[in-house]
Amino acid sequence: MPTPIPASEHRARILAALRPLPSQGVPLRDARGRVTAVDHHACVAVPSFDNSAVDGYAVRAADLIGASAVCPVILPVSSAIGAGQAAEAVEPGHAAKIMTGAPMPEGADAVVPYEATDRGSDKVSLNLSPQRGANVRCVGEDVTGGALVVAAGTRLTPRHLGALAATGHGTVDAHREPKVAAMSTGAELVQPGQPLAPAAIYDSNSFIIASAAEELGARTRCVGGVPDEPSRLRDALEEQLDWADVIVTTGGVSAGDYDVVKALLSSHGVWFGPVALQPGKPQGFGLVGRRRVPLFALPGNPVSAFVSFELFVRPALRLLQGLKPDGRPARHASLARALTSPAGREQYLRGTLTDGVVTPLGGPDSHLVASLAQANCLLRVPAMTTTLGAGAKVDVLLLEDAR
Ligand SMILES: Nc1nc2c(c(=O)[nH]1)N[C@H]1C(S)=C(S)[C@@H](COP(=O)(O)OP(=O)(O)OC[C@H]3O[C@@H](n4cnc5c(N)ncnc54)[C@H](O)[C@@H]3O)O[C@H]1N2
Ligand code: MOO
Repeated sequence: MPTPIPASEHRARILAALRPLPSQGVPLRDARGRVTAVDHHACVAVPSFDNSAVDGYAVRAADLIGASAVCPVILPVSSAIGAGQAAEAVEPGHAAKIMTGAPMPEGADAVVPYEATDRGSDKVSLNLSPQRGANVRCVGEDVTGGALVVAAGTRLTPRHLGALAATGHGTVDAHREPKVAAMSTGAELVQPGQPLAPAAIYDSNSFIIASAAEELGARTRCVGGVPDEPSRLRDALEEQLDWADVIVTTGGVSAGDYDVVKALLSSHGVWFGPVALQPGKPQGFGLVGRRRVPLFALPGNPVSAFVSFELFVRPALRLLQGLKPDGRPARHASLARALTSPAGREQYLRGTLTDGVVTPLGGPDSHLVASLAQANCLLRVPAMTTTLGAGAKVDVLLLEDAR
C-alpha cells in the first residue's frame, strides 16, 4: 500500500498540470460570470462631455453675483437643451434651459436648478448666486479615456458589465467557460425519480459535481450511472473526450473487484493513489486522450466526492478560467463539542457555523449525504490532530459563498 500523500501536495500537482483556457471575444450581454483575460480600459472618457447634473438653467456664474430670493436676477432665456441634443452657445447675460445629462453650452459655466427659479420660458428669475462649476458634471470625472476599468482575472458581475458598457465595450475578452463532464460510475446507480430495484441506490454524485461546477461558471454534462464494465466506461469517456475540458468521474477508485475506473485509466496515464484525507482517500488525476483533458477520478461515496471537489476540482476550475486557484473562504471558529479524528488523515466534517461557533453535523462517515444539506461549512481537522476539546479553535471553510 503506497504512503498517502498530503492533500496539499495532490492539489499542487494538479494545478501544476493545468493552464488557463484560451480567451475569446464575448458579447457583453453574454459575459456575466465570465472571467476577463486581459485588462479592459475605457474606450471613452465618462462623462465624455461636460453636462448638467440637474434640470435648470445654464448660466455664467459671473452674471448672477449677488442674486438671492429677495434680490433675484432676471435673464432672457435663449434656448432649451435636452439630453442628447446639441447645445448652442450662451451669450453673456443670457441663460439656457437645460435638462439633466444635456451638454453644457459654450459660454455657460454653472447650472441653477429649477427649484431656485420661477421656471420662466422667455425670461427667468434666478434667486441664487452659483459657484462656477455648480451642478456641472465634468468630462472624465468618473473615468478618463484609456484608464483601467476592469482588470484581467475579474469574474464579471452586473457592476462590471455596467462599467464596461459605459466605457464603450461591446464585447469583452474573456476566458472560455470550462466544459465539465460529470460522470458517475456504478452498476447500483439509478437516476432519481425512477423506481429503486433491490440493492440499487440513487445517483447523487453527478448532481453534486455538475451543479458545483456550474456554480463556478462551467458548462456541464451529466453522465449518470455508467456500468462497471471497462468497455462501457471506455465508450462513455470517449464520447466526452472531444467535448470536455475537464472530466470528473466518481466511484470505482478503491480496492473493489468492480473498480473499473482505476483499472481502465491506470493504463492511460492517470495517477491513482491514496491521499491523507478523510473523506476522500482514494484519488486519481491525469491528462487523458489526444487533447490531454484533465480527468479527476473521485471516490464514490457522495461526501467523499463533495469534499474532493471542494479541495481539488474547485481550485482547478478557477485556474482554468484565469482566476486565482483559491478554495472556499476560511474562518476560525470555536468547536461546540469535543471530537476525535483519525491520525495521519486531514479530516473534513460537515458543520453548522453560527456566531463563530461550529457544531459538527452527523458523523465522519462519507456515505452520510443528507447531512450535507444542513451544513453551511466544512470543519478541518489537521492530519496530526486526533482529539479536540469543546471550545478548541478550528478552521472552517464557508460553503455558502458560491463563487
Ligand atoms: N478494501 C478497501 N475498501 C475500501 C477502501 C479501501 O481503502 N480498501 N476505501 C474506502 C473509501 S475511503 C472510499 S471513499 C470508498 C471509495 O470507493 P470507490 O471510489 O471505489 O467507489 P464505489 O465503490 O463505486 O462506491 C463507494 C460507495 O459510494 C456509493 N456511490 C458510488 N457512486 C455513487 C453515486 N453516484 N451516488 C451515490 N452513491 C454513490 C456506492 O454505492 C458505495 O456505497 O471505498 C472504500 N472501500
Ligand atoms: O476516503 Mo473515504 O472517502 O474516507 O470515505
